[in-house]
Amino acid sequence: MASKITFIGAGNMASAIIGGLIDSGAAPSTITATAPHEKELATLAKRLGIHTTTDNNAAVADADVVVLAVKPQIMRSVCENLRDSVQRQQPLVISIAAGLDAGTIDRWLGDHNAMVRCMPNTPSLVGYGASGLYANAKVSDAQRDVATQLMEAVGIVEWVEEEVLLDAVTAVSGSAPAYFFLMFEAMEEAAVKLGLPAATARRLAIQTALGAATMAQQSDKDPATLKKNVMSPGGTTERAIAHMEMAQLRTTIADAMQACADRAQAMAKELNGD
Ligand SMILES: NC(=O)C1=CN([C@@H]2O[C@H](COP(=O)(O)OP(=O)(O)OC[C@H]3O[C@@H](n4cnc5c(N)ncnc54)[C@H](O)[C@@H]3O)[C@@H](O)[C@H]2O)C=CC1
Ligand SMILES: O=C(O)[C@@H]1CCC=N1
Repeated sequence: MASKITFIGAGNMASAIIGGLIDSGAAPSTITATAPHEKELATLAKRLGIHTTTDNNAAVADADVVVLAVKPQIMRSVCENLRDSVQRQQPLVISIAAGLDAGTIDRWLGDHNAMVRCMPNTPSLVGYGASGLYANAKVSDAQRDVATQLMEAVGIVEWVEEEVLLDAVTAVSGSAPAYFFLMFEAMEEAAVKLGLPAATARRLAIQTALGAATMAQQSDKDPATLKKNVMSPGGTTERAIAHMEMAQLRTTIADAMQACADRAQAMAKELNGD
């Protein structure tokens, strides 16, 4: 994609997207990232060959797309400081912050901006990202396409037409890599108790997740059927799954995802006010 893209913030999520973009063929010279300290930027510039600067306003001055990738708690001060540059340049603004309404960010940036809210996830770094996107009324079809192309460079994209649904996206994909990492931790610990070396257990668990995900993605069978196909009657898997069901694993997952979405709502209330 030829657009000039500026990332305000160069942390975990921004560097995951930038790394994925470059791997997918984006020219490093079209990408700029900012952060308050040279040290963080120098590492990124060296690793990825992109432009970097500690001056947010300079980075926005010739950008077609500005990705806001700072923590939600500092978004207001960052946006208010960028207001004049954004109003002058009129880029497509994409916020990846959890729990901050497009309308609030638009207001902090001086109103009338073309705003996309995006909920990405860190597997964007390896091209397996999953992003939910929402556009405000100022976003043109061409800008929607730009946002789609940007995030499809690092994974899959799903648009939602109601902004509140981004909280559900946060629960099912934004935060969800951590759920699977927890599963890997737990499986490794349990396998070590069963006698396997930790490294062997980790390798087997991760490969199994990769295999299961790939099968689920490629198969025309639903996950329940794929699960049933592993469960020989009276066999080992049946016993393991029965234990998980008895321990209310589904309820735990539903409650955790509800807590995640609730937290996004609460952050919105805490941070969106005047
Ligand atoms: N980490 C994740 O898995 C996900 C994070 N997000 C969202 O992405 C955003 C960033 O999160 P992370 O990358 O995890 O945080 P992080 O703490 O790794 O990165 C924040 C970046 O902002 C920079 N920064 C701080 N003050 C700044 C300023 N005044 N101007 C420019 N840059 C400044 C920091 O130096 C750092 O590079 C958050 O809003 C979060 O809600 C969304 C989806 C997933
Ligand atoms: O935990 C968080 O708040 C961010 C948003 C989604 C993933 N990480």
